Amino acid sequence: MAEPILQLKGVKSGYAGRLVLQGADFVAGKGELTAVIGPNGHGKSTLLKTISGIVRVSEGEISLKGKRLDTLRPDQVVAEGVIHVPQGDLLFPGMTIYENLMMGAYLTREAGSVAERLERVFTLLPKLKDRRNQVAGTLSGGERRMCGIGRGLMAGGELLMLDEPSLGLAPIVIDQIYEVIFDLRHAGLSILLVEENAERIMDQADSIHLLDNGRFAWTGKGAELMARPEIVEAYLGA
Ligand SMILES: Nc1ncnc2c1ncn2[C@@H]1O[C@H](COP(=O)(O)OP(=O)(O)OP(=O)(O)O)[C@@H](O)[C@H]1O
Repeated sequence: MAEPILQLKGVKSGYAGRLVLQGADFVAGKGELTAVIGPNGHGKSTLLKTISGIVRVSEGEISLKGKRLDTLRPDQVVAEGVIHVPQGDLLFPGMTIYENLMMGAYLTREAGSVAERLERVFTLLPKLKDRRNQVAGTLSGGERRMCGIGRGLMAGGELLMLDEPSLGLAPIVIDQIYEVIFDLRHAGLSILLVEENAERIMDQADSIHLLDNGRFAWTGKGAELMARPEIVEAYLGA
C-alpha cells in the first residue's frame, strides 16, 4: 500500500444515545482510491461525518498525514485538506453553478488560489464550465453531482470524500460520474468513497473496506472480495 494519508484508530462516534462507529480501525493510502462498502445504516455516512468533524469522536483517534483531526472543528478539518461531498449534493438550488463553486472556496482568502482552483475544476469537469451560469436547481442529477464534486474541489484539499456518488442516478450517468472520479484519482487526489454497492469500483479501487455495524469487518481488493461469495451474499445482497 502507498503511504497512509488517513488513519483511524479505535474510533467510536455517534448521536445522542446511539453509538454508530464502535471502534473503527482504518487506513487510506495517499493517491489511492479507497472504498468503504456495507449495508444501509451501518455507519458509512457517519464515518465521513466523523472524519469531517461534524460528528464528534468519543473515543479513538483520526489523523491526516500524521496530524490529529479529531480535536479540530469542521472548518479546521477542511483547512487541513479534507473535502466532504455529502450524500445528495446539498447544492444551493437558487444559485448558479459558478456561485455554488465559489461557495466551496469560502475559507480561502487569496483570490489567486481561488482563480487557479476554478480553472482546475473547469479543466477536470468541462461540463461545469459550459453551464457555469445555469441555476443549480435546473441541473440534471448527473450535472448536480458533478457540481457537488466541483464545489468540494474548490476547497483545495487533497483527500476527497464522496458519500454515495451513484445514489439516484441512471446507470449510464453513474458510469460518467465514475469516469470523473477515476480521472480525479489519476490527477493525484486521494479518494475515500462510500458506496452501498461495490460493483462499479471493484476493478478500480486500491482497497475495499467492509463496514459492518460500525466496525471494519473485512479489507481487501476487488478480486479478493469476489473470491468470498459468503461476504458478497451476506453484505452486498448478490
Ligand atoms: N442525526 C442522526 N441522529 C440520530 N441517529 C442518526 C443520525 N444520523 C444517522 N443516524 C443513525 O445512525 C445509523 C448509521 O447511519 P448512517 O447514515 O451512517 O448509515 P449508512 O451506512 O451511511 O447508511 P445510508 O447509506 O442509508 O445513509 C443509522 O441507524 C441511522 O439511523
